[in-house]
Amino acid sequence: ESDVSVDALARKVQESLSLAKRHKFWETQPVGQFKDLGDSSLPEGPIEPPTPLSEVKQEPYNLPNLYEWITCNMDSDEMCSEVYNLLSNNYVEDDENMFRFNYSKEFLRWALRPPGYFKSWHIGVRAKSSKKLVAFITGVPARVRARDSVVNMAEINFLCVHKKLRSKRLAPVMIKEVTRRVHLENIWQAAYTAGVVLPTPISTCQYWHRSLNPKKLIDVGFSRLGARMTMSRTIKLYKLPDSTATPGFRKMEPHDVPAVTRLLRKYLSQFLVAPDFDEDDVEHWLLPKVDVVDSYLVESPETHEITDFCSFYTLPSSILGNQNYSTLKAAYSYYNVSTTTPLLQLMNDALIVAKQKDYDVFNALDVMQNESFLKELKFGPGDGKLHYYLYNYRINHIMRPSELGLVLL
Ligand SMILES: CCCCCCCCCCCCCC(=O)SCCNC(=O)CCNC(=O)[C@H](O)C(C)(C)COP(=O)(O)OP(=O)(O)OC[C@H]1O[C@@H](n2cnc3c(N)ncnc32)[C@H](O)[C@@H]1OP(=O)(O)O
Ligand SMILES: CNCCCN(C)c1ncc(F)c(N2CC(C(=O)NCc3cnc4ccccn34)C2)n1
Repeated sequence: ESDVSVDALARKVQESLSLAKRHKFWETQPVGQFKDLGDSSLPEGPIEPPTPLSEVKQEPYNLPNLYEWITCNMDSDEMCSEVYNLLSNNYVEDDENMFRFNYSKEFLRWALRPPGYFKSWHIGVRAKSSKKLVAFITGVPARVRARDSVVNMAEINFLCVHKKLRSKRLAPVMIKEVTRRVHLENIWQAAYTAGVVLPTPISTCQYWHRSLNPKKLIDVGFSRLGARMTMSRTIKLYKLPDSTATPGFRKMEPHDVPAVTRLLRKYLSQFLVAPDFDEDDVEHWLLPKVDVVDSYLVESPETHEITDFCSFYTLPSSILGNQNYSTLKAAYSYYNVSTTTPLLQLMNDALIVAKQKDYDVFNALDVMQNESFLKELKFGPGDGKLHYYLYNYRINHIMRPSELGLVLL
């Protein structure tokens, strides 16, 4: 327990240092600034007004001489492979560099081509000589409700600079270029998440992990054997039934889209920030896709009404430097709605299905009503915090995770 408090203390120091830190780029941006924290006289909503489209910078920002912008056409298998390889070798790692996210090609195609997407928002940087992709940043359009206002936003993700090009202030150029291209489509707000503290989070969420394959997780260093626990006792602790418990629990199918949309819209209306999904969005984001996204619902055997819904996305991690395993198969809780089946039972069925599909771990953020099941279903708190941000939109209230209804990939 003592080392947990030391870790927690170290993180607190780190976070307060980051509040003191100079943010030479972020101080120039229309985002909540640390110095404004607590100044509730500032009005909620857009920080800067839109610019007339004729005044938006028409040409791309300057890159260092050896590099050039490219628009990444994710329909092209070759380009998609280049993006996959850049991320697979250079994207987010944990603090101890034991794992690195390994988003699959199919996942990237899904994540980057939702209804109304813009190819021009899939931005790469190539080295002119080697033609190698060395940096990437993306945006996808999303309608996001903040309190009572539905705002057309860009969801920004997959910001990545090759390890060999770090700390050269390339990230601010990537961010300014994606901002410029979003502005050209007359969109002035954005939503994004990051594991790092920047000016200024609207909420800070905690990751929780539910072991499904505890032996592998301990072997690769993701988890540690609990004090006074043996391996066989640990395996027994996390054992799950072979089949789900809820009558009428089944995979979501195309004909369920209208009912799931109604259920989800009603459920998400209770949160301060949440997506404003329509049927096209639900069809794209929630219809099952093998090894990308899984969705289940409860159809009442008596009334055939759809009463509950749960979903998770597939995001494996490369295991860096373990002899026996190269990949950690992880499921991430996505959107869940319970109106009849207790959320605890619904999520236990999600765990059972994930175990049946050979996932090693089931991750969940403490957003929405997730706190109500995390401890009871034997999730443990992770070391990763996820900070949520809005660009050019002030919310005068640091939101509790339970007020957040938005999950980014
Ligand atoms: C209206 C439309 C608006 C659209 C845009 C909305 C904003 C979108 C914002 C992006 C949302 C991304 C969402 C995701 O994808 S979060 C995932 C981010 N990716 C990774 O963590 C992958 C591994 N790391 C890397 O590839 C690099 O370290 C990156 C590229 C992250 C930074 O490269 P590098 O390490 O070589 O640094 P630099 O010298 O170039 O630049 C240093 C400056 O960059 C600021 N920095 C560092 N990390 C991040 C970060 N994760 N978000 C925003 N800013 C970040 C940093 O505070 C400093 O600025 P300041 O502190 O001095 O001011
Ligand atoms: C910009 N999109 C945000 C979502 C990206 N996502 C999923 C993410 N962002 C920050 C995190 F802190 C995080 N965590 C999941 C928890 C976890 O599993 N930690 C151990 C671990 C296993 N593999 C990796 C790879 C990278 C980092 C930690 N890893 C922590 N997830």
